[in-house]
Formats: sequence, structure tokens, C-alpha cells
Amino acid sequence: MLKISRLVKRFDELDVLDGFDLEIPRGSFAVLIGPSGCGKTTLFDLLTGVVSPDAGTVSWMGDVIPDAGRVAAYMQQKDLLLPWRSLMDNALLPTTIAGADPAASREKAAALFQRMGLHGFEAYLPGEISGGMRQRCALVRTLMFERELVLLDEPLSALDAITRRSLHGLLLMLQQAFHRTLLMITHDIEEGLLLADDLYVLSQMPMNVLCRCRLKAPKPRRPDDPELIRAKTAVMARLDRELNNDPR
Ligand SMILES: Nc1ncnc2c1ncn2[C@@H]1O[C@H](COP(=O)(O)OP(=O)(O)OP(=O)(O)O)[C@@H](O)[C@H]1O
Repeated sequence: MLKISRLVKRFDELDVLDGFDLEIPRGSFAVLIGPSGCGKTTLFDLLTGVVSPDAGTVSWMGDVIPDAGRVAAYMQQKDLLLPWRSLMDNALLPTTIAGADPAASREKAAALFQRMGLHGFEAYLPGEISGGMRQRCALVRTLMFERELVLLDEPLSALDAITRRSLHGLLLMLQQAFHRTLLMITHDIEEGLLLADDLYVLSQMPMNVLCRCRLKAPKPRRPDDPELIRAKTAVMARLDRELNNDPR
């Protein structure tokens, strides 16, 4: 389990987090939805060690860790592929940096290219393929990290709706076939409901969990599943109340 306890972060006079708590069971898919500027990326920056908390703890499987940088792989909206390196060489970056056996790493990456539908594109440069293919390559690179926890900061938001839909299956593959624990930020409520075991609705700053929506429908899900329609109405109503400062 990833356990975030009483996390506090202040930027000058800005209280972004003031005792933020979250518990994410191992192997689950958690989704964060909240108003723009509420502190979601700051939370990920704290988890990856980019910024330090003023107070609070993060623990993974019962051990308090300075941050989740050593247990988490991070994937962002921007694929951050190096434009001058082939897709294969981009995917191999984590293992190259870690000094892993090159032949074994290449074999592993080749199998992942196959699973992500990128077989035959290994020698292409990032500029020669579509945005969806770039994100699939970024997913391969994420899996090369061998980290159990995967932090996803709006990984699909730059893509068109059809490409996003096709990548949802790959995100579920990360959870179900690769047994990763996923924590994803998205602004797309429907996307969150299609993927999440637990969807957390967040408040404005200082950011807190307003409500947790537990989804039981088996995956892959359909947007017209009655549970999802009910949940979407509830999530939108809660966000509306938050944005209108309605304390109900
Ligand atoms: N390094 C920093 N220094 C000062 N203020 C910062 C820093 N990082 C973030 N902030 C502020 O913290 C607040 C929360 O920002 P953050 O990017 O975490 O929000 P967010 O929920 O990810 O927003 P969005 O959904 O729009 O991406 C903002 O007011 C932002 O200006």
C-alpha cells in the first residue's frame, strides 16, 4: 500500500497541502480528479522527490520512505522522448542508466514493443510517429523501470478521443497483466470512471479528498454502464459544489 499521511506543503503564503491523507492499496488503480490549480501536480512532485514536504510522511508497504522516487515510475502528458534517439533507444534509457545487461534489456523491450503494438517501429525517431504511438513508447519506457508504483499525470490529455480510448486498454494492462499500482491525475471524469477502482474528488487549495468513489464494475468498462452513469452524476455534482463554495 502507498500511504500518504498528513502531508503539508506551502509555497510562500500559499497552503497547497495542509495535512493531506491518501491510502492506495497495492495493485489498485486510483484516479485523482480536482479543480485546476488545486495541488495535484505538487502532490506528484512531492511523491517523486522533486520538491520536499514541510511535514508529513509517505510510506510504501509499511516502510516510511523520503519520497516514492525509488518505487515509482512517472509518466506525464509530455512523452519526454529524446527526439534524436530511436524508439528502442528511448525505451532502453532507464536500463542503460541503471547499467543493466544490454542484451536482456533489449529482449525485454522488444517483447514490450510487441505488446504495445509498436513492433516494426523500433528504429523510428519520435518525430516520425503519431502522438498515440509516442505515448505507447513512453509506456514501454515506464515498464522498463521495473517500479511497482506508476504515477500518471494526465498521460493521455494531449491525445484525441479515439486514440485515448485505445490507450485505456494499455493502462489497464499495466494494472492487470503487469501488476502495477497506478495513481493517475486526469481532468476527464469519464476516463477516470472507466479506469479507476477508486476515484478521489479533490478540493481546492489546500487540497483534500472531498469524497472517494469506489467503482466495482468489471473492466474493461463501457461508458453507458449504469454504475458509471450514477457515479459521473455524483462526481460532477460534488465538483460543482466545490467550485461554487457550497459546503453541503
Ligand atoms: N514551485 C512552485 N513555486 C511556487 N508555487 C507553486 C510551485 N508549484 C506549484 N505552485 C503553486 O501551487 C498551486 C498548485 O499547483 P499545481 O500545479 O500543483 O496544481 P494542479 O492541481 O496540478 O493544477 P492543474 O490541474 O491546472 O494542472 C498553484 O497555485 C501553483 O501556482
